[in-house]
Formats: sequence, structure tokens, C-alpha cells
Amino acid sequence: MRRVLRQRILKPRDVAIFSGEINQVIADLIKRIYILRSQAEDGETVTSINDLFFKYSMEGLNSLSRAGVATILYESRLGCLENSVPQLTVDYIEALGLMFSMFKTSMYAGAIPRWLRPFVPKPWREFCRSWDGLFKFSQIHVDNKLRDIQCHMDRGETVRGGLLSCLFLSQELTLEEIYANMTEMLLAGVDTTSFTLSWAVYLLARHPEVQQTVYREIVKNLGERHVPTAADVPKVPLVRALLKETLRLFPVLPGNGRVTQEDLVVGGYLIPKGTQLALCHYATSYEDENFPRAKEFRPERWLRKGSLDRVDNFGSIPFGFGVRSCIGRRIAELEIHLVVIQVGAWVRTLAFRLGLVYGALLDQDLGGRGDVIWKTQKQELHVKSLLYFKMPPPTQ
Ligand code: HEM
Repeated sequence: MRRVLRQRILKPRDVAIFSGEINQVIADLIKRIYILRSQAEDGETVTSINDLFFKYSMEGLNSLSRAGVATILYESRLGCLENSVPQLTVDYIEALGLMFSMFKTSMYAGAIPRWLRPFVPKPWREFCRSWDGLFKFSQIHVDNKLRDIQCHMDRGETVRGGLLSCLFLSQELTLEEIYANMTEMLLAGVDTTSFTLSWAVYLLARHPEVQQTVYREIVKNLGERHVPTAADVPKVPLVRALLKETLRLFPVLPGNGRVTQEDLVVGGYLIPKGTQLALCHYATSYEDENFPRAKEFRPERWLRKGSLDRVDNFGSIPFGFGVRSCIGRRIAELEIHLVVIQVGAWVRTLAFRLGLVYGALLDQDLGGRGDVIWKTQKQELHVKSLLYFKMPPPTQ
């Protein structure tokens, strides 16, 4: 899968072509925010921001997997951000929800020896049920698209498509492998992106001075109502820095693992071949040695001063590193950069002020370490759902 998709999505310039599709989803997201605000009791508070971003990421990613195939028969978006979400999409979101809600129980399923399963059947049963549901849905979705593609090919038409067409046309993967990879891509790409976006918004809300600086940079360099493309992203380095700093403070995946392929000596320690190594992102991200004043939110630490002064820092590698690093990194970055710029640019002077509903809950320190994050996940979700967008009325 990596080999097939390598040329399509591994570099920023490869994913630049998706800007148009992503911007359409952002336009829907902004519309949705206004609708939700108008329905709110106080006329301005939008709760469940993370849910909104989840739908944004899902819609965005889905449009990518079919980008370019839009010219083919019956192409339609998932409708995640519509007032009335289509049933098929509701089913899909539910299937994903089921998988995530069962994740904690089912993640132990693999550790239970086969002979023990009849005595402790629940984890394995639930594990299979959630994955079967997702695969089934993915299969229906993929089959529909592949039928469309096949129709075009049968008519001798050239098929130019997104990732799904690319996987199909390469003929390097079996159909089963395509189902599996599309399911994995959606699973790996939706909540990772939406949680990161939620944290970025949360951090901006807690640091209005940073918010203003980001806003000013967007307006100065791109204008107020500019719909950006990937080419505009380098013109707003603070937006890029914001994402890096957000992922440093709140890496979605708390850890990464590798098994050594040969004997290694690291820092004077011999690590034999075959050892399972775990890297804890929180430990390295919060190390003052790697990041001075590491606990502070300071996006400007990522700004480059001249081409020689690179600030790549291996203390924070939220997308992993090397041949098995995140394949969706450039897509996620583009989705996040474009939405941050758009929300900032679209809503004029005071508008990019994301407010916080202050309450006892917010006074508590959220903690930055992985274990705290896992333990307090429910509470954090609650905190995030209290974030709200403070925006002026839309201008015609
Ligand atoms: C902010 C968003 C995201 C973060 C922080 C993230 C993070 C990661 C990390 C840490 C890994 C493991 C890398 C390693 O072991 O070195 C990974 C793998 C992966 N990610 Fe992402 N990811 C994000 C978004 C996405 C998106 C949007 C997609 C799909 C379009 C995606 C698809 C994948 C896949 C397929 C793998 C497995 C790659 C392999 O094993 O070869 N991710 N991601």
C-alpha cells in the first residue's frame, strides 16, 4: 500500500491538489457552525466542537479517497456536516463509534491465548464484532466506487482518481487488501486529525494573545476573505508552528514502538536484536533539554530564522519517523492548516477569538503526560465540548 501511494501523498506538493475538495468541506463546516450557533440558547455557543471536527475530518478524508472520481457516476459526499445526515453515513459514524468505544476492552483481545477464549469470550467477540462492522461498511463503500471505476474503464474512458482509484488501478493489491487498507486509512485518519484540531483550538482559546498574533499574520499575509490553497500555507508560518506545538503538547498517539533488527548500542547500553522498544512522546516532548520551557505553549519556538536555522527536533515526532511513519501526515497537515487559516481569515477582526466557557472544570490542570491524558479522557472531552466559537454574524 505504501509503495502504491508513496508518490500520491507523501510530500506536501503531492497532496496540494486536494486543496479544492478540502475547501469545499471547510465551507460546509463554517456554514454548520453558523447554523449551530443560531440554534443555541444564547445564540453563540457551539458545543461538541470535537464532534464537529470529527465530522469535518471524516468528510474531508472521504472526499480525498474519492477526489477526482467526482466526475464519475453518482458521486456524492458523505453528508456529515448536513442538517440531516444520510442514514448510510449515520451507520458509518456509529460503526466507528462502536469500534472506538470498544477499543479499551477489545485491545486486550489479542493478548488472550486462543485456548482461553471460550472461557473469557467477551473481548474477542466484541473485537470481531466491531471490526466486522467496519469492514462490512467499508466493503459496501469501496464496491460502489469500484463499480463506477470499472464502468468508466469498460467504456474506454481514462480514470483519474484519488487514493481508492489509485490503489485499484495499480493492480498491486487484492480486493481484500484494498478493503482492509481503506478501512485502516479512515480509522487512522479521522480521530487523529479531529483531536489535533480540537487541541489546537483549545490552546488558542486559552492563549488569546497567540490567537491574535496568528490572526494578524493570516490577515496581513493572505487577506481577510482569502480561500487558501496549499501554496498559501508557507506564507503563514505561525499556523504551521501552531500545529507543531499542538502536537508536541498533545501528541495524539502517546507512544510508538519498534523492534530492533540488529544489536544496537545506544548511550552505552547494549540493546539486543529483537528487543521491543517503546518511545513515549510525552516524555520527550516535555523535556526542557529538548524544548526550553517545555510546559509552555509557545508556537514561535518552531519558527525558522533563516534557512540554516532548522528547528526539526526529534524530541517531538508525533507522526513517527522512517519507512513506517504516518502515511497520512501531509493530508492531515493540509486539512488542519487550511481550516485554521479559513476560520481565521473568514470571520474578520474579532472573530477568530475562540472563547472559553470558564468554570471550575477548566481551572483544573489538564496535565500533559500520557497517563494523565488516558485517565482523564472523559473529562477532557467534556472540557473540549465547552469550547465555543465567538463570531460576528456572517457577512453577505
Ligand atoms: C494529526 C493527525 C495524525 C497523526 C498525529 C498521526 C500519527 C501517526 C503515527 C504516530 C503513526 C505511526 C508511525 C510510526 O510508527 O513511525 C501513524 C501511522 C499511520 N497513519 Fe497516521 N496520523 C495522523 C493522521 C493520519 C491520516 C489523515 C491518515 C490517512 C489518510 C493516517 C494514516 C496512517 C497509516 C495508514 C499509518 C500506518 C503506516 C504504516 O504502518 O506504514 N494518519 N500515524
